[in-house]
Amino acid sequence: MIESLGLNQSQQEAVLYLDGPCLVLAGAGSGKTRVITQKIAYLINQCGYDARSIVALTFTNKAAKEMVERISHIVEKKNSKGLTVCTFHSLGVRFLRQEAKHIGLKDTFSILDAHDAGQIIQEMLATTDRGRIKTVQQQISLWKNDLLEPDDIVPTTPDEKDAQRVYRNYNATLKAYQAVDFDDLIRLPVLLMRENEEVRDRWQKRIKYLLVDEYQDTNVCQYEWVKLLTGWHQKFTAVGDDDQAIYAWRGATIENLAKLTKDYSNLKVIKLEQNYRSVETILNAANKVISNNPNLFQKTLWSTLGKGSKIQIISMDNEEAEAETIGMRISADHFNKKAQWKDFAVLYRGNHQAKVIEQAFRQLHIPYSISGGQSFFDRAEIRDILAYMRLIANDQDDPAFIRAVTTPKRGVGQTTLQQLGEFAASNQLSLFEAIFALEINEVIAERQLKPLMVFAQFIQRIQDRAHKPVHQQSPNELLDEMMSYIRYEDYLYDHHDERAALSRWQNVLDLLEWLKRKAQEDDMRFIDLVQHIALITMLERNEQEQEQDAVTLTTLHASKGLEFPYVYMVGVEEGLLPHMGKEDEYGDTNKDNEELYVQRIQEERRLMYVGITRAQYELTLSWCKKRRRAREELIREPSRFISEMGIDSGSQTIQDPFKDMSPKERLAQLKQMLTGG
Ligand SMILES: Nc1ncnc2c1ncn2[C@@H]1O[C@H](COP(=O)(O)OP(=O)(O)OP(=O)(O)O)[C@@H](O)[C@H]1O
Ligand SMILES: [Mg+2]
Repeated sequence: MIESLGLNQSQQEAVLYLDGPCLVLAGAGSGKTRVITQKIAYLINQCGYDARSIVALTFTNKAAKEMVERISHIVEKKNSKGLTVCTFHSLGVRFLRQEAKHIGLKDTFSILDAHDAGQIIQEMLATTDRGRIKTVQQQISLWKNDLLEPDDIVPTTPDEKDAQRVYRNYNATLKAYQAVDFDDLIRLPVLLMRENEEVRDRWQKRIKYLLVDEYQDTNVCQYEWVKLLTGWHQKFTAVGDDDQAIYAWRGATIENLAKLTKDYSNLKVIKLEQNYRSVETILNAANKVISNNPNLFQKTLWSTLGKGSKIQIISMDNEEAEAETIGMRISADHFNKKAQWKDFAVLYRGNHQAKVIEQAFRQLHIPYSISGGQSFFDRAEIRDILAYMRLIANDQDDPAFIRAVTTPKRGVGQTTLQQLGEFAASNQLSLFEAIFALEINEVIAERQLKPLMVFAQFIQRIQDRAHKPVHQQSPNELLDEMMSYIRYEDYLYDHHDERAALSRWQNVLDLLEWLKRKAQEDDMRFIDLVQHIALITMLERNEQEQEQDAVTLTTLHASKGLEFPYVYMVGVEEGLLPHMGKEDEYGDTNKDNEELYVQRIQEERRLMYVGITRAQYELTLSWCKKRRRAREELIREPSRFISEMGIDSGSQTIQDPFKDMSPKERLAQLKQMLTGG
């Protein structure tokens, strides 16, 4: 029966091993994720595990979705009912919703995104200095991920002392808002499980087997949670690759891999060496690049997919030429190779690189989808509508209240809001509750109070029905009712020119359509939708989830775990990949901190390794001799990683075919080539 699973010897061993904790440590494309899906099938099909007792954790919603898809082919639907495959953060939401009362939260708590959290911190710091706000916010996040509470911190600088003070107040404020931030989604479950035996016991009994993908990118908090969830039975399998650790900047630590071997003396470590994804040239290039990094565990990857064609390196004059050339090549390959659009991916270091590629693709009529980027959910119009939804789900959410009550303005002035805020604070009420307090009349005059009251009553009307099960109350109906009250379209046209209003309104319509579909497909109540969105906004913004035949444009970070027949990596040049700030390129600031600099380059190298190993058959890298940054035009050099790949052995360099042409001429040339003229 095992042969039919399509696994090699070591993979089988990993799947069959159930006597204790198991760690699969292996390079890219060696079938780690496959081990996870097959192990789930094995547990259910052969060992009689109830799917409800199995939990698999992935890094992104997209990866979770893919895993569910793979499992659906190997486990009968009726047997996979109740299986949990999700991200750490999604599991955190489920956990907190169920256990909220133990930590003084209602199950309708709001999940604040980085933007809202930043706003709270801004108020506490009483500054508009973006850099300062960001530094403090990141510091708090790192502390949370390291499981350090305000009392645990011993500040060594005045700045740290200040951050510690903000950290304390920030936590208190979140609690008052009945809100949590992203880091809390894992931190709070850990804190609760540590101190509450009953909760700990219940979850340890519930989860009979735990599987974790991309283990190298877990942080201290996640490590601790896995440990608590699996408790005494220690039934878990973690898979990872230290060479693909790319989230140190978010508190992830590959020491977790080493720590496992220390914490679990009975840990079974299995290595996989065959790569099933990439042809030899690609694999060899990846191996060469990563051999420049020190590593925790020695690995050798080989493949039997044949040598494959040469890796191509294209040097371009500037980023427009880069985008157009790549668009043109993809178009040509799409026809010549009879490939589908979705067989192609364009990977880049930073989201800002996407725009010029998008423009070129639009002109060339190439369908594309952007994932992992900044976006849709960050737009003002989307955040406006979501503020209403958040407030309906949780009327303690003061940030949502303020946004909703002032967008559109309903005759509620700044002074009134201030009075309301002071009253609420001194009576320990939320802004929403304060409106209904008896003594509010003494603070706010009748005429000013009226619009507030009308607003609050509307929220209440919907609120009463938002918790009802879907068969009693359709969330779609509530959404419609909410929208007709807001009159958001009118608001847009009052505040923007026609084109802007139209495009914003279209975004809102897209959001509503997506929400309604989601509600229907997954049987979600209105309040479930609100928490669901918060999660999406966190990891994969803009992931619209439709299966479509389109070229994938994505950051290197978000490409983790994915594979594509044809991969283009753009901007493979010094300064961009490895990414460097201005000070690194021109100053000597890093001399003081050489160790840190070396670590950063190593992380960038792992990012390069992740990028190269996404490719199955063909890989093309491009770099530009000149690139604009802000208003400057910078002269660039090819990335050191290109030479580390060993250029001469199996790769070929091509010059910009449109050199010396104006953008207009280039486009004309492109069109001609495409239409075969
Ligand atoms: N034993 C096998 N036989 C045939 N194909 C396999 C086998 N194991 C894995 N594959 C295929 O190889 C490809 C890579 O597998 P998978 O995505 O599981 O690798 P991975 O180790 O998780 O990679 P990454 O480190 O990039 O996440 C997939 O297309 C998978 O279906
Ligand atoms: Mg994988």
